[in-house]
Amino acid sequence: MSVLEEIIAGVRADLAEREKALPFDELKVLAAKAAPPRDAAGALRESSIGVIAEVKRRSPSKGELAQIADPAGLAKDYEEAGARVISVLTEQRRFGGSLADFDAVRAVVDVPLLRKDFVVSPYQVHEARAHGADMVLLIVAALEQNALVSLLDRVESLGMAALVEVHNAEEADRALEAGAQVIGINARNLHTLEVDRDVFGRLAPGLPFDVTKVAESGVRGPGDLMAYAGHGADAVLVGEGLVASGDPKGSLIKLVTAGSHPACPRPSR
Ligand SMILES: O=P(O)(O)OC[C@@H](O)[C@@H](O)c1c[nH]c2ccccc12
Repeated sequence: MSVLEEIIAGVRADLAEREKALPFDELKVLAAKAAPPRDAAGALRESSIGVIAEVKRRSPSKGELAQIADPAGLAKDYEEAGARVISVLTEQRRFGGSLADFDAVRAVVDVPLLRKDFVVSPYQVHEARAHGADMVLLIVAALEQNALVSLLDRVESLGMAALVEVHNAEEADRALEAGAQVIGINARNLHTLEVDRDVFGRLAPGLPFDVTKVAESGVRGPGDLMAYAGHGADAVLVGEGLVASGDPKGSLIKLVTAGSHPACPRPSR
């Protein structure tokens, strides 16, 4: 089993437990009652490159990244530092995240929130909405094409946006065919877990100009953000570079400041 398959097997097992505790029909009612979604896609389409700041405790490649005793406090710092969107990992086994983390963050910030998980079932989409998510990650490599299409439709029918993650040209074609409006190009190969920061520069020019382009993973500081901006990124998604820096708020302020500096290339729409 690849790392991705292993993670998804765990996700499915945990999902089965939650489905037992709360039937899908009841969950749908909760999702319908949630406060209306915020415009996450719009927040990523401003005139300067934006930052999606991630609440990330651990990762399969690096293990423990940071002790995050207070995810809400961290998210508040992110919001004050100028994050356009905040991403909260909810996968438990490998990333140490949870829906409890998501709820804690939702309770204290107003910026749009991305539920970052391995979404393979409609249940998880309604669950995201019920917890106040505005955006949901869909990983092309984890989904058959018909599942990708139907999950994307479901995310949008609930008024949320989908961040559709790709790693190569074939996946990018599948994302476009499914109708993705926001595409995340992940520099981390999900099979080898290695980061190749050149993937964005290779794939982004092949995407339609009106698709919102997010560079994911491996942003260590302003230099990497500027490089991604030079290749037309609308936003960067940053986890480790913030949480493991010792000063997440200060590190994010540096990124946001670099992104709005006149010398930083603007999104190419
Ligand atoms: O910590 P980094 O290198 O800044 O990466 C953040 C983000 O891209 C990464 O957490 C990520 C991208 N796609 C994912 C899918 C599932 C879990 C995590 C991810």
